Amino acid sequence: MPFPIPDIDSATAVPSTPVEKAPGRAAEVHFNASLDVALQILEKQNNKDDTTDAEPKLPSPRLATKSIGASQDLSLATPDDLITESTTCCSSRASSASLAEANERQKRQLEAAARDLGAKHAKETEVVTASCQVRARIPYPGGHFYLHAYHTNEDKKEHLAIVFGDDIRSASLEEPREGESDMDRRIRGASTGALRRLVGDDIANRRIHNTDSSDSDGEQVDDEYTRCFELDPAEVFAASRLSVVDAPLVRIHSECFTGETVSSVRCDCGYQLAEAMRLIQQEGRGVIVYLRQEGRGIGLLEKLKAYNLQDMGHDTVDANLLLNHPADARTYGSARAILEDLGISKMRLLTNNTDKIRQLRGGRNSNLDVVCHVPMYPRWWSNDADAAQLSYFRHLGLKRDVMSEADRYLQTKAKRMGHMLSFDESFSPTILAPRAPTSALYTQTNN
Ligand SMILES: Nc1nc2c(ncn2[C@@H]2O[C@H](COP(=O)(O)OP(=O)(O)OP(=O)(O)O)[C@@H](O)[C@H]2O)c(=O)[nH]1
Repeated sequence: MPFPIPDIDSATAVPSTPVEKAPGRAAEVHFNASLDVALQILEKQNNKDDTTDAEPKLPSPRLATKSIGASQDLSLATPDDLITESTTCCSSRASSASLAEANERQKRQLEAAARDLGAKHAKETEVVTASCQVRARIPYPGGHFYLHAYHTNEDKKEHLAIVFGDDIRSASLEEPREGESDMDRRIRGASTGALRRLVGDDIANRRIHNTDSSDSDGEQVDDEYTRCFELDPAEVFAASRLSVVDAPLVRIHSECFTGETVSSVRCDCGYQLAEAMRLIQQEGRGVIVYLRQEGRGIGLLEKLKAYNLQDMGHDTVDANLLLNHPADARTYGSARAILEDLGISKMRLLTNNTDKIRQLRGGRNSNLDVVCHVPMYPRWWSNDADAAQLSYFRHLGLKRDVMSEADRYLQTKAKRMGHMLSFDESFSPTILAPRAPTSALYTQTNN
């Protein structure tokens, strides 16, 4: 299967020369493109109105099935079908007064959709601030990372940053809170003691460093670019301290319950998250900003409706549009704010998504520099089975030696919460020997 070449302009591909930023323009282009879709639908409707003056007009876009006589064909209803079918269907059943009403309602829906897009545009240009509430170490089969939970002023969601590398620190987390003790700081994952001073100094240096480079001329960018691609990542990592962020790998990932938690293969989201973790862990440092933008921002409930529409033959974009949502409702203000808080000013972005690149490069007051994008290659398209094994199926290949912390957790659940797991008498937190349970499936999985 051919490798997909993302449909992006030359400025967004891995550049041979550094790329310039165009603040504000990206959001504008994106907004206009989305608005165009809504307006085209509206215009289509108006044209129909002109040609069939006495006839009834558009149905609600929610009526996404074809009507054939008395029966319904639940497949392949296109927006055109909706227009045609509704005309026929409505003309035989409804009075022109109620049809005019339906038509008016439809117009209002499209205007509302256009307003939504306007709101999205406004959101894209507003300044978002992010504050890290807590940071915790998470051991996993590849080592450990630090999960950062954020509040932003963009919405009420708890956005996350999955941070690889001990030296990437959140400035907002480190800020002192009034009346807090050292223990309070430790509980929320902020540094204490000698480390606190060291981290504080480095964050202060980072601010100076970032201010200095924000008005960097071409020569300086060129230099950064060369460093980013010519140095051995291990060398960069070894040399790096808190104030130095040399275009690490970054992924901005949107929540997908179906793909990530229950392993749906309708999408590649589960794979992409696992693969991004694998690639970043290989380099030793980098960040995945995990945004709670389920279903490209429309939420799980609406995404499930979209899946039902897809089962009727619509693609993922039309399904959203038929539900009166933009094809992609996401903005990236929170991601920008989180990366800035972590001191990431330059990055290589793991993505195939042009809109994401454009939005990250644009935006008011953005200091972010997406040096290049690194494609997310679907490994199952090649014969690189080992790599696929490492990422997509990693939860199925767990070995005892990386599971000691999970085993301790299981022991507590068995001891204190009545979970049906039994351990040898000689149990110790480091050397665990769970007895094989009776379930054949469980036993097989653990062998
Ligand atoms: N509405 C909708 N959302 C979907 C669908 N499939 C996946 N998603 C959501 O899409 C988001 C991921 O979007 P993608 O475009 O696949 O990936 P991306 O993260 O934007 O792009 P990349 O950076 O190239 O991976 C997640 O929030 C998923 O829940 C779908 O069919 N409909």
